Amino acid sequence: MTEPIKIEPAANLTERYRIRLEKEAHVFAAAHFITFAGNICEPLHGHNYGVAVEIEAPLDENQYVIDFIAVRDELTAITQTLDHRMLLPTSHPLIQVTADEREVTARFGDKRWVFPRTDCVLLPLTNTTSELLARYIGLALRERLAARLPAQVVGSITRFSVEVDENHGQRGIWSLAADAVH
Ligand SMILES: Nc1nc2c(c(=O)[nH]1)N=C([C@H](O)[C@H](O)COP(=O)(O)OP(=O)(O)OP(=O)(O)O)CN2
Repeated sequence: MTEPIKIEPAANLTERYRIRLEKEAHVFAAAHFITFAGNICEPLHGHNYGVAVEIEAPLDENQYVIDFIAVRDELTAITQTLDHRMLLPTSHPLIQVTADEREVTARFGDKRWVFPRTDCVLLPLTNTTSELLARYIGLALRERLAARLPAQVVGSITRFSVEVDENHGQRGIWSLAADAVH
């Protein structure tokens, strides 16, 4: 008779679990422009942004890191708010964004863009880079998961990371790890 396979890890190694969601449902199409190299402002353009999330935590009583369904649904709620919208940064040092009930105006030097209010999402960011969009989505997702799930679920997360892909493999990644997570 063959011996059962030994499935214990080596004593000097630490086991960790994580989940990853990268789904078509979390692709959102949005317009933006960023500045770079000090004062160069891109022309307005759009991306089909793809969002991926990874969460690391010990397994719970279900042998889950965290329920896929909760992460999927809360992330969908966030990406839907960004889909088919103009993304504008409200903390950019050089792009001034002003809004009333009907319209949003963005100004950079002598350039001016005016959009219907309902077409825009105003984001508290200094630039709408993939990196900062990943951070915005990550913090919003963590807050939504904390409101939905028992406190110990979000409290036991040891690493939380969000990737925002703006062009087929060109992505900004944000993560919160270990001591900073709690
Ligand atoms: N680290 C980062 N670098 C750049 C970012 C960013 O968010 N983080 N963003 C940009 C621009 O948004 C730029 O639009 C992306 O460049 P590009 O790949 O050229 O985008 P296009 O959609 O125009 O793709 P094409 O393949 O050129 O059609 C730059 N850098």
